[in-house]
Amino acid sequence: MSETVNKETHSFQTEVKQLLNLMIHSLYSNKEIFLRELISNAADAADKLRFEALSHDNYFENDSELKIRITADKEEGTLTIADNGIGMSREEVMKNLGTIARSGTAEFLEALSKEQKSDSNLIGQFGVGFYSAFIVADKVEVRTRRAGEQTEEAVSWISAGEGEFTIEPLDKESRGTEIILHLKEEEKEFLEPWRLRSIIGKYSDHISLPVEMEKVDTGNMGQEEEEKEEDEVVVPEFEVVNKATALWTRGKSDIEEDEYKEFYKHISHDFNEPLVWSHNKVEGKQEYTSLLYLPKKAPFDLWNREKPRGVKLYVQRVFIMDDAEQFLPVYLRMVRGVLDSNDLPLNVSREILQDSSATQTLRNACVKRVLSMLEKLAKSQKEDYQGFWDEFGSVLKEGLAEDHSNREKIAGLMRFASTHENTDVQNVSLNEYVERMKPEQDKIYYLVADNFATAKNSPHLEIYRKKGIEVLLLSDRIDEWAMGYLTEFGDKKLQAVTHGELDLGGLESEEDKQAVEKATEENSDLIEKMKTFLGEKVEDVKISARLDESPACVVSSDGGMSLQMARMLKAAGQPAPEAKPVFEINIDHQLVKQLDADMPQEVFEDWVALLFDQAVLADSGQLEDPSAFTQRLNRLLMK
Ligand SMILES: Nc1ncnc2c1ncn2[C@@H]1O[C@H](COP(=O)(O)OP(=O)(O)OP(=O)(O)O)[C@@H](O)[C@H]1O
Repeated sequence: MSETVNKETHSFQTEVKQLLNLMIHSLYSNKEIFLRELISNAADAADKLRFEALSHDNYFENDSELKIRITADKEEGTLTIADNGIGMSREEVMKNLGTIARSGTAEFLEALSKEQKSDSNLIGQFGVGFYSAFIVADKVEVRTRRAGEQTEEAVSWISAGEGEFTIEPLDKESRGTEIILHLKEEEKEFLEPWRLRSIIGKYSDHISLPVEMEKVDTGNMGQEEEEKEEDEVVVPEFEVVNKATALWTRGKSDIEEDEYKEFYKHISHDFNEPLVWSHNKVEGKQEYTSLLYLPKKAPFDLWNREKPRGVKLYVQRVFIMDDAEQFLPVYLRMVRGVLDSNDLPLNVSREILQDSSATQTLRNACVKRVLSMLEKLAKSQKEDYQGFWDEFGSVLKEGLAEDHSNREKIAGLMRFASTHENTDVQNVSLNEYVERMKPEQDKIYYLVADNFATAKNSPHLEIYRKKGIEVLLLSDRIDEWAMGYLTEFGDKKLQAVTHGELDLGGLESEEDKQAVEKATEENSDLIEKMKTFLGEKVEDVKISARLDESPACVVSSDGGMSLQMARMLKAAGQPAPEAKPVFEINIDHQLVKQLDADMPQEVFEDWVALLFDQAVLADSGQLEDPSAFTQRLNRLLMK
């Protein structure tokens, strides 16, 4: 036989090399998952064929009973997983079995190989998929022919998993894909029928596709061997070894917890177990089944907004598409699951989905399910809910802006750090806060800062601490923006303590008010002089009612932009109006008391500028001109 002219050798993409390297050298436990991954791919291939055959009559080629066959050859030491699904063209083989499509993978792998080398759960986060074959095999052959292509257009792909693969044309009668694993010497247990059957039972009962294995006729084993040697043609008999019904079509009471968990792993490509799920069959005006899961752990690329999200969509049991994002808003992008609708047309496309009213109804229903699943969890499994909040809280908060019809529900699901415990643990709900409110208190108070320490030590909290009023402390990146959308909860208004006039509602005493008014009158010269000096930097200078220990603070004027928001916008390259705060001084503070309208102008200015910069610093941790600040400070220290 002459060398095939069309045989080509290629290198794996760098990330694939890294992944293979990690997998081969660090996945010691749970090696059997390779079979789950390969069966899972074969099932997806069958789904894709059924879908494409809707518009291509010839794709079934008189072979419409889709199935997976698993055969073990002890003499050759090979395990073959064969399907008659969609198959792959040469181009698809090149693309699918040589690269990793997900962006961010390179960085992730790098971080992984440095630190948590042996944490197989982390490796699993992005679904090792096909490459898991190399956990047990030292050579993998893929023989595949795409539906609709000629027998001689089939492709053979071979690799030992060490950086390279070869690809060449092949003549293949049957449609679909055969994966032939040449098992490593120490992995030969995966040739044992009982072992294979137990793995399939564990991982693949929920797959709608039948998985077949050769019938074992324990009594005649020896005889069969003899017959083979005599060159007689023995046609092996196959039998189905999994349940082979799509999980979501079964009744809830017939499904074991473990089956739900395995199904989650199948559709999400997450190695971790799900946190909770909700399985619902709805009949009536709209008919659909939904099975929605919440994960335990955030994927490494949770913040990648381009990452595919959404549910697997089926129409009347026929797979239509992965990642149908029309059924869930962006802030619920952590949800995974299946939606099987009886009302959408089989030829539905992403474009049709976009404008269909059925989509909107289904979307509302899915959102409602997810939110009530979370409410239930928050109520009955507090610890689990806390885990969810820690992983996904800042994503859920996006919903305040994105989904105003569910804002109240989302607000109820939020958890905050607060002055009640004074730790950065976010575990206080708005309901809990309201329950603890003082009888005369009518507002929910909160403070947003760049980080928890700045929030906790803010001078704005002094009056609230003194009066024993709880304040929620927020310091996530999106808080300033998200809280802008949350103005009330139930019948209570939310109030940022750094914004506007101090407003303690019923907690304010007449005496306090009068004291401030009196002090303002008495110090009008001083206030005027400060205003003149600070000029454009401030909107106003006032005697403060909110300070106890600090000499001064800055307050964002009501409706005006906070210093933080202005900074965030600038950092994002957006035009931001100059944020002009109100400068409030504590007239009882020693440093303010010593200020005197008659002191030499330069000294007065140094003091006022210093107090102002201090206040800005405590508010947002940054100054426009830090060196002017230090020079001034040094000048005053020298005196
Ligand atoms: N048996 C198969 N038949 C047809 N195509 C397949 C088969 N196995 C794999 N593929 C193709 O190769 C691609 C890569 O497979 P791989 O398992 O690595 O990733 P995936 O299935 O997309 O996701 P995951 O990495 O989470 O498993 C698949 O998306 C599919 O297009």
